[in-house]
Amino acid sequence: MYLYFWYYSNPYDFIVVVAKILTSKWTSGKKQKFYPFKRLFDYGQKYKRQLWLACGASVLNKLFDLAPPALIGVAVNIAIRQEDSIIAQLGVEEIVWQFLILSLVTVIIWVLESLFEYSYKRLWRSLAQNIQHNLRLDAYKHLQKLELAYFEEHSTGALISILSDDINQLERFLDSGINDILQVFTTVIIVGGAFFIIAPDVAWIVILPIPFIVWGTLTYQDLLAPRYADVREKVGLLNSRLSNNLSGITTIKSFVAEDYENQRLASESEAYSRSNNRAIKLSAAFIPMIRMLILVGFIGLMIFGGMATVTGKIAVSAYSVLVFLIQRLLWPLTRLGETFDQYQRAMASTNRVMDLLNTPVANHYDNIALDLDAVTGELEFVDISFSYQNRLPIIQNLSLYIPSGKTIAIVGTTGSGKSTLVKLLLRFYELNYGKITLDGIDIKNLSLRDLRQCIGLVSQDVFLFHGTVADNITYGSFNAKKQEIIMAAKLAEADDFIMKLPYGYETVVGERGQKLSGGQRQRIALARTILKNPPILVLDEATSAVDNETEAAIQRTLEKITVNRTTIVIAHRLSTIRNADYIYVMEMGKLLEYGTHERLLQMDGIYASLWQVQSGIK
Ligand SMILES: Nc1ncnc2c1ncn2[C@@H]1O[C@H](COP(=O)(O)OP(=O)(O)OP(=O)(O)O)[C@@H](O)[C@H]1O
Repeated sequence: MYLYFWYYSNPYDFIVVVAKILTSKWTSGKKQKFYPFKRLFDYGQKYKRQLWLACGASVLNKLFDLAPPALIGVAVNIAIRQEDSIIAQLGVEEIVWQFLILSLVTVIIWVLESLFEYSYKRLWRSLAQNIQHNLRLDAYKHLQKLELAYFEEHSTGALISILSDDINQLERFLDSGINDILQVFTTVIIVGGAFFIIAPDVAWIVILPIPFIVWGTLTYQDLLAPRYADVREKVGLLNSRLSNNLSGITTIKSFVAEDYENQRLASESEAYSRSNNRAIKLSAAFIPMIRMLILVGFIGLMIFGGMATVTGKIAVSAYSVLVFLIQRLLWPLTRLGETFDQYQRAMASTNRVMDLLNTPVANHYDNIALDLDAVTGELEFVDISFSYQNRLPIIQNLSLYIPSGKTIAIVGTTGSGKSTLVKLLLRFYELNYGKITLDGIDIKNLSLRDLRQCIGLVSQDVFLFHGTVADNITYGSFNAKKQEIIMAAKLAEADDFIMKLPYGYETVVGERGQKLSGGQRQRIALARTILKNPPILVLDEATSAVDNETEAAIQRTLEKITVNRTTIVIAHRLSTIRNADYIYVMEMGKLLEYGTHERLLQMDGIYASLWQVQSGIK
């Protein structure tokens, strides 16, 4: 270890080496105690310089902070030894001058201490801010790259608690935790060293409790770690419940389920409290226990040091310094408990954030860029098969051709896999077999970004963001001009109602657009797609949840915008798709019939029978 210290003159490298030794030691063991710290360390490589400076400022501040007891010792020394004092030996015999010099040194030390205190606080806090900011952004960016399947497995609340609570926890530790640890170590080295120099005979009694304090702290860490991991997990569950309930508030109210939800929330919240109490029970006992160990050192110094002073082995001035110093040495160790407490919480959080960052992103070999203006929109599904994770096959050996500029419709029973086809086209999921081509190119090889730019999806579940009407229409076409927004809204027959809103296009629509009606939301979504102007349009039950008037308006719009644009319409109401160029009938992941409306009626199969039911013939 000493060799490492001499070899790595840069303290940062030294810390890295120590961290690596510790992590290699512990990661090979079962407990992997320092593994999360290593993960954080690896992540923090880019803040090397700032970390180095902050460590330096912390250590220097502590050095100057430890000086006052020594200054008191010198003052006592001057008072007792006068012309033979330490300062007198430097050539200043006048006592007044000795005190003046001592005062000057005191002023310099205090000023430097303050300066370094300011520096380390600024440096650690800004480091904490930088890391929390970048970590949050990195985690969020990574999250956006993950497949939809990941979001189906993880609740929104749990993900929010990682992006918010866990990162804040880490910020709190970085704010002061590392500084505390560094300063405690500096104190032990400097003050412990001073004890051995000033009074080697009694130094052992003061140093004796330290290994026990450190051992106790590390043992505590082991006991606390699983309890804090449990606390973090319970926070995640509580947050999931809260976010789920807040988004489902209308359902809760309409089913008069407030009491039921109060109980469910209470049980999650109680689980969190219980988990926290288990951790608190253990952590609260730490300082009182350590205090007893400190007491041993303190009493030992009082007795042995006092006796050594009486017998003349130690000078009175040295004894007074030691009595001050022991407080400076042992009391900060009590903070170790609090710091390790914070450390444990922060490491539980680090693990969760790093796990998120380490979630593998699906490998896309999507290197072919598309010239969006040149895309014709010819689509072909070639013998595709697909199943969701751990589910039976949803699509089986399905083939489908859509000539460019044509409108096709897909109809079929619920759950037959219609929406799944759209998700596969947008590559939200990857195919098990077969391929889908756009303008003859396998979409697997296309740039994902370009592919999705080519497709305008309007579905039954419209999602509007909290913001203005204009913000929502321009979503995805962020540079659109005012005139273009209005044109799109007019084409979607949305302009009339927008102009009647209190602030027109600047009206805030509320979270998920809840201040608008379903039909209004749908028309804004349509305007958003019109503005995007994609070569392929996909309408997944776009009119199924709207009133007749809105449906008629949307139909009028579609007649205009689908001309010469490849369009896929998924619908249950057959009247809305009867004019499609081709209609495909889907059952249990397979296409069973296809043709024009008239041809399908002549075939007298599933479509004909559905038509008869819907038009009231049957
Ligand atoms: N994310 C998912 N994970 C697992 N299974 C899913 C998922 N999404 C859909 N499914 C299943 O896939 C099947 C097809 O669903 P899909 O949404 O494609 O049907 P659909 O024909 O569009 O139905 P509808 O007309 O009711 O909208 C259903 O059995 C459904 O339960």
